[in-house]
Amino acid sequence: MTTLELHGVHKSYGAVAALKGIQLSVPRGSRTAIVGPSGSGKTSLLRIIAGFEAPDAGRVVLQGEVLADGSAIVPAHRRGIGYVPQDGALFPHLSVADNVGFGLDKSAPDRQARIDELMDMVSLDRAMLQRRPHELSGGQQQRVALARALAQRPKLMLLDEPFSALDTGLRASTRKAVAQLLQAAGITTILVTHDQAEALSFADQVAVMRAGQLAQVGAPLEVYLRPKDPVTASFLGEAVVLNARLSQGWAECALGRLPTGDTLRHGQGQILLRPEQLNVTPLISTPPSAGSGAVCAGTVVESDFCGAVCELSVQLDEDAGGTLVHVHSAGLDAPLVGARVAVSARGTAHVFPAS
Ligand SMILES: Nc1ncnc2c1ncn2[C@@H]1O[C@H](COP(=O)(O)OP(=O)(O)OP(=O)(O)O)[C@@H](O)[C@H]1O
Repeated sequence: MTTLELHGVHKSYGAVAALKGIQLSVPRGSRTAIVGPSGSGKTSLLRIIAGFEAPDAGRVVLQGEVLADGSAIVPAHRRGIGYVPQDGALFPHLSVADNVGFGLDKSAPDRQARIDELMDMVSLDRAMLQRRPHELSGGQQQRVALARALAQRPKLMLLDEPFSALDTGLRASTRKAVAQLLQAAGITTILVTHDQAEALSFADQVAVMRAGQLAQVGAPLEVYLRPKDPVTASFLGEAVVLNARLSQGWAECALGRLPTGDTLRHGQGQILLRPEQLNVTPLISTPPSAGSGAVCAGTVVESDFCGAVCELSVQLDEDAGGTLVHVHSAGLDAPLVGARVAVSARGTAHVFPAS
């Protein structure tokens, strides 16, 4: 069942068309990530869903209730939508307890019990209730902001880059914890982020935005492994895009012959491999023999050591087309720049739809 539906949402700021006919369904209880580069329209869309702005045209429907139909809108405070901004926007002069309980009835007999329950939900120690926001870590502040938004028992939760101010480790653990608690509470959530790894890890539906339009919407694995075009592929992670001759479910490309699983396409096309599908091994003397499958020889021209992983650029030999491919190798025993290597591919190549 769908919680939120967007139909043909348009928004312009003067001459800038920020949103151009957005169409999106967000299933009840799901987590959707809207991901896209800076300026692609993510925040504009979130603000229209929240009710902070009206669309120029299009409809926003939440659980069957029309919240916006062009410029006729239900005000933000009557939408039943929770909103957690980038910086948490806690009230600095209020205690954690008063921040969490901000929207709760001050005279309600169960107010304290509800605040305690919300603290438990976001895994914050109740001993923190009398602290001020500046006495908390960034991750703890974001949890308080989430608890404050949860206090309203929202039909929909909007998260606007809520983890971006946190450092890498805290960011990953906070993201995981927030995803788990929202899932456990069954709260439909939309996360806006420009971080593709965050979108893929957090969501069960990823909507890729580009220049005011949704380029692709699908499950994380679907958009990552089967993107609609090379631009979307590159936005979601490193992409190895190769020209190929397609025939009967196979692709002949610079790396050799690879299965595609697409028996319908024939002739020239473009295929996608992710760097983790490629493997490099030292090439001691003889080049890989013909008939050894998707293997060919090349030279490492660039090496970027990132710890566990080493990102290599390998120039394939001229007889393999001279293409430059990116490969992820284990950081421990990665070949050095100048090393001769055999590059092999595993798994299925994705064939981009003909444009
Ligand atoms: N209030 C405004 N007035 C004029 N132009 C605006 C306004 N808000 C957004 N825009 C423009 O609309 C486009 C989309 O902006 P938006 O903030 O929605 O993008 P975004 O994807 O959220 O970007 P970022 O990741 O940098 O926050 C941009 O070209 C931006 O300059």
